[in-house]
Amino acid sequence: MPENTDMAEQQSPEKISEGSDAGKKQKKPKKNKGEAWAMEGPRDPFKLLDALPEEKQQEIQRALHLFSLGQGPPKNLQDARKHNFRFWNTQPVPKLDEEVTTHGPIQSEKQSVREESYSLPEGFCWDTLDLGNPEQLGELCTLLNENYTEEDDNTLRSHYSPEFLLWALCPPGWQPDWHCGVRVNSNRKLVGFINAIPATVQIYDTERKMVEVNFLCVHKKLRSKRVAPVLIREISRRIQKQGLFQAVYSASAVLPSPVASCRYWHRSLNPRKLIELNLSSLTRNMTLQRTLKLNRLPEATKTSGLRLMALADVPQVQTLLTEYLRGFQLFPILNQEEVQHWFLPRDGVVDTYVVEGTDGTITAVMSFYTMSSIVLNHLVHRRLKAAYALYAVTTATPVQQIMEDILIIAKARGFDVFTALDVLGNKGFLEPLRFTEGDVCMNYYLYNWKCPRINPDKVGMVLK
Ligand SMILES: CCCCCCCCCCCCCC(=O)SCCNC(=O)CCNC(=O)[C@H](O)C(C)(C)COP(=O)(O)OP(=O)(O)OC[C@H]1O[C@@H](n2cnc3c(N)ncnc32)[C@H](O)[C@@H]1OP(=O)(O)O
Repeated sequence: MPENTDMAEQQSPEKISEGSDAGKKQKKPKKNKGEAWAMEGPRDPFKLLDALPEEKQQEIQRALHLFSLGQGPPKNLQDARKHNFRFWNTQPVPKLDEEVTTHGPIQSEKQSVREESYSLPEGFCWDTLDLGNPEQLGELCTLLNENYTEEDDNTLRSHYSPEFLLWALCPPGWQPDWHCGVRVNSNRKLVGFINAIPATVQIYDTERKMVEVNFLCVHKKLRSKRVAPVLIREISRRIQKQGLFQAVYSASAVLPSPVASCRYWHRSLNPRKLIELNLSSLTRNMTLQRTLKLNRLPEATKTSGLRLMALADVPQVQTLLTEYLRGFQLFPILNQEEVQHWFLPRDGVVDTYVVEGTDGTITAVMSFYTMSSIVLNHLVHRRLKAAYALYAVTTATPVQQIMEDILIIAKARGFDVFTALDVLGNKGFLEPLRFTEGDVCMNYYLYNWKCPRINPDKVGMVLK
């Protein structure tokens, strides 16, 4: 990245910490607001609310949540068109609404890379996390669980386990330097994080070594202070130091500029619970009984030879996957070590089923990962267990039949909902198997790469 572009957004620490307090006169300007809350210790709003009656708690939480909603990045194209992308306009990404017809890098890859880390607001410092250290891994779980995702109506909070994070953040070739954290100087509290993992990705006809960037997170009390752009610049610097100049990432936010915009679809496995949690509702003319009946799945699976993937299946799974993915315009190229990492079942993290023919040939593979959530403010339910589809490839059995079997298995294993994007060949089973379209969009982005937009059914990649 050229120095001059960096400097266009790179602010002095004073300017960054000014962010949220713009216009306010401070009598003691020396004390950074972020540092002040950090020294007092976290004031967990949920704990403070505990003393109030349940009804009041819910009312206040709804209000607090609504108050925080307007502040994030745009969620749709219309809002994005009106938004001033102070940071993203300085980055090598296509402009919104730019019609791209060419393929290739946006910025020269021969620029010198800055040696020193970017400056953080006063009172904060960089810390590369050592995820092999259970204490640091635990700190990351806490940061993400308390700050990473929350439904817009404040009903659910994602629950990342240490095992899940080790799977997602430490695939073959992972770099310690790319587990990039931000801590409060005074008490070492972890308040920010961003991560990259290596990936070989094919975009149309070009194969590139690049990274997948994920888990960008800033503590709720440090929001809107321009810490995210500093995290993104710093991870970019660390990646470019390793000679990589492209990245793939996804976000529900609409930023300049999605290479593909996909949608989540959901299949109720436990409709009663989802209705009780207000995550799905009874459509017109539908009673609870009819909904339960409509979503009922057969008792037993149909496909013979369907079983959990084992280590010995890795070579065949890799071949099957590689051949299948070639038909898409954006897809990962996975070697055997990577297939083993991403697909071999890990309890509570990732499940992969294969179909083995009578001659020992693997003719199908279907994988999904587990995302648990904590249910907030509900008297009965405490947890929600969701399965997220990764890849489904089949050469003999129809995909709809394999997926129905997978739904049966997932239900039997206590999953409440099965979620899939409308990418890959998923359109072939979503509607027939009673998935319904969700309202969350998942936008895919490429950093420092221009190419024409890709339709969801030509996207051959699922980011965790
Ligand atoms: C060669 C290598 C390159 C490697 C880098 C490749 C790029 C990687 C890019 C990262 C891929 C991440 C993939 C994932 O992990 S997507 C998941 C993102 N994380 C969350 O949604 C968790 C909950 N939210 C938060 O923790 C914060 O709200 C975050 C950290 C998201 C923003 O913090 P905050 O709310 O306190 O804001 P700010 O004042 O510091 O900064 C405001 C600026 O940040 C832009 N913003 C907001 N949200 C996102 C977003 N999701 N991707 C990219 N940019 C985002 C925003 O438009 C604005 O820029 P501009 O509008 O002025 O231009």
